[in-house]
Amino acid sequence: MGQGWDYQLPTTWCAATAAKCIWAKANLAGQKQQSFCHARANNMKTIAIIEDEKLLGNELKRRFEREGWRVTHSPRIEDARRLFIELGFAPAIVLSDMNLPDGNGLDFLEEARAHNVQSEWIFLSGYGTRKDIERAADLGALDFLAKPLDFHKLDLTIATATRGAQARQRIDDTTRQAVERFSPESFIGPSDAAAQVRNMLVQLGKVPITSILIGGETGTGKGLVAKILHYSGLRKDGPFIDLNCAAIPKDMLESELFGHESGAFTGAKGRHRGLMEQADGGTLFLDEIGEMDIGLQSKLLTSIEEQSFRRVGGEEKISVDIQLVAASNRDLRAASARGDFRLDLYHRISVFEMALPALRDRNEDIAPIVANLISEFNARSGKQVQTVPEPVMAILQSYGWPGNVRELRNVIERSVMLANGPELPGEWLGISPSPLTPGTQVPAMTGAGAGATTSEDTSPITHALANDTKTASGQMGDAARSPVEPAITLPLDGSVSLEEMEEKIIRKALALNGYNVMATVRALGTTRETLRYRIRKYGLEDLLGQTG
Ligand SMILES: Nc1ncnc2c1ncn2[C@@H]1O[C@H](COP(=O)(O)OP(=O)(O)OP(=O)(O)O)[C@@H](O)[C@H]1O
Repeated sequence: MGQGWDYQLPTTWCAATAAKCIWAKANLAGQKQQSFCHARANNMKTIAIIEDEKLLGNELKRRFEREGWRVTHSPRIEDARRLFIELGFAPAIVLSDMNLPDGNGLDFLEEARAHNVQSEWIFLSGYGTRKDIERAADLGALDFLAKPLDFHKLDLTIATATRGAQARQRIDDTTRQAVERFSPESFIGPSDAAAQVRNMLVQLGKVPITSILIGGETGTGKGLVAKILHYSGLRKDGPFIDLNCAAIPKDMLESELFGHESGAFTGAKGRHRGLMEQADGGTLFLDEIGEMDIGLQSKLLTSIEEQSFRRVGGEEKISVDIQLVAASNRDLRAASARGDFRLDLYHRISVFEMALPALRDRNEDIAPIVANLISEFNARSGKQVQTVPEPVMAILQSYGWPGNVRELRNVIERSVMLANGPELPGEWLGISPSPLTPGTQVPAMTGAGAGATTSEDTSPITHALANDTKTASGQMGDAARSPVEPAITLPLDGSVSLEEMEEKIIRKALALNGYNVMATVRALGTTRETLRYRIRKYGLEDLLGQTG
């Protein structure tokens, strides 16, 4: 029996590609496998039985095969070891006896886990001590079923295991896609500055880092770099959790980050796991960290240093293992010098610091980024844009891009969506060819649909906004006297992206409210933090100097 372990593979399964792969490899006794892509890819309805009791093993095998499972049956650990570890077979579910002729099932589970075998593991045992059960649970086994088997209970456990395996498969697939998508190469650009960013990302991907600070203007790719750091680094199999500190009201940020216990504050109904806890084993990306309240900064510092924290209203210390990636488009060193940001936190998070270059400082990157964006939007829209005419590229390359790659992305998206042939049309760019400095107001868009108001505008958005702004101006005495037309037209024909709409709304609302931030906050029904963040995001700070 010990020699011909491959006889265990059932004939029904041998016809399948996955089994052929294993079968072929099995006959190359002792040779290391090259690839088990098929076995790994087709494992959703696969079950491995490790059971030396012949009658029970055969009965289980027949039962699962009748239900369409692909089944392997190994009477000894040695056989299972070959399948799982040497041949890289990863079944969805393992049904294993505890006491096998050549060893203990628990020891084998431990060995398999060390080789990254993630199958749902169910033990079958005539007897199991409390210690065994605890060890099985620690090793991530799903259940412990007593012999003689209750088949109804077995079916229920298999159903649970299947759901667990499917969920794990979905996570694995998503992670695999993200790992492919967010490699250092996805930070595009042949410029030296972009190459330096990629080199740094490659280096950082090889070492365990606890914290890193990414700087750079809005739209330069800080979010992209955070994902690359996670998905090309040592923690890629852990969670990636992100939080924009400017988008959450200050009084909610603490509980969002650290979680809370039931009744910790009015409205805290149940226990809430914060983002810190959710990021355990992975990366926590804190965007716009400069917007965090100074009091909360101190709690964050302690939690990073101690890798532990308490939920709001909680006593228990919760330990976590987190890599912190922080980003800000403010100069945090200067903010620390002014006392607006904690210096000790700045030092802690800037162990590694990356400053992303503005797009206008790396003109040679524009063409390849445009090419990449065109192929992305071609694929999405079914358009076939193949070339960018010289005059169009000249405009793209001479513009100042205050919103950096994000702004370029929006411009290309709009142009591809409205293209009618193989050339990228120039009429929808909506940008001035003259270089702009950051914060300079981008000229109004030109062309149909770019903010042109028609007398017969039936867009529900137009009317809704017109009504809102009228109400707002009714509340604000100054705004009511504003010469600014209290309505805005937003074409819904794809010519204006959602972000551009948002920018237009904010511009208009600021103008209507005499460039008063609090009045605009009330008119838009938002928070000061959110509005301030968006003003910076769209480079509208200069507008605040104006008077109504
Ligand atoms: N070098 C690059 N190559 C390809 N795409 C890029 C590059 N830099 C940025 N992008 C893309 O530009 C868009 C904006 O980038 P991202 O959101 O990461 O900017 P950000 O610096 O985080 O902006 P903000 O400060 O406003 O949050 C994203 O779609 C991102 O994938």
